[in-house]
Amino acid sequence: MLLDVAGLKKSFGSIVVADDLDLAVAAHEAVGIIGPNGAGKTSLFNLITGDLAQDAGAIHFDGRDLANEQPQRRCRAGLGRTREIPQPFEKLTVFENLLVGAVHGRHKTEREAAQSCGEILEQLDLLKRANMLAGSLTLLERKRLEMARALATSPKLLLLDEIAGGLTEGECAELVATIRAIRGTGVAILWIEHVVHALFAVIDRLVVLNFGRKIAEGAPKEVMQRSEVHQIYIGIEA
Ligand SMILES: Nc1ncnc2c1ncn2[C@@H]1O[C@H](COP(=O)(O)OP(=O)(O)OP(=O)(O)O)[C@@H](O)[C@H]1O
Repeated sequence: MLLDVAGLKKSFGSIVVADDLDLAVAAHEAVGIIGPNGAGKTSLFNLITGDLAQDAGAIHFDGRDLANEQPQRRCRAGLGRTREIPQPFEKLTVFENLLVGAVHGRHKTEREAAQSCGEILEQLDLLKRANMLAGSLTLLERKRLEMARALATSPKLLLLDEIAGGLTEGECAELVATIRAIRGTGVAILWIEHVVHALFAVIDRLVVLNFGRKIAEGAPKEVMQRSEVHQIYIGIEA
């Protein structure tokens, strides 16, 4: 397995965000995560990337035990992530934003970084925006930039956190096409998303979290039909 999370535990006082959680993602696989607000989805990403320290359990990535690895070393090991609210350097250009990721996230030379960043901008349809300030982008472009910055660190696994939220149907379809293309290059994907139809257009497997617990896992459509999942998702599009 590329990512192997076993017996993960994390609480904030009485709030349990990871309750003996097991989760695995194989190389090249695309796995979706859904769950109600507060289920612990973003906390799980923070635990995987090292932004949060676990109380117990183990996280292995690409054969490495991440227990004592700082977030930057986890990034260099091949863990890329996007955040629910895009956080670009607003006063840098789109291109400069990527360079920062490539140079600091991956220790590339500026020359190597410049070439790969150009390719990523093209792949994410941002080349025409390369010299614009990140702060001037539309929401869809900001989401694309968020993915581009993560890709600039050459991830083996890309963690996407609610990347489709707030987009129009047409924009969402464009984003899905882009994520499928990224996956086509061999990058594994772990994607938290409330926009279920977007998720289902990409993923192989679905995991459902509630109160930090995994309550269901398996083939996406089959999982959505289980009564315990249905109960949680009444009122949310399937
Ligand atoms: N640093 C923290 N300190 C205290 N409580 C926290 C912290 N981070 C998250 N929480 C709490 O943990 C719970 C889970 O939060 P988390 O953001 O992981 O949920 P989520 O499933 O991603 O929710 P959403 O779908 O709304 O993004 C929430 O009740 C949240 O308030």
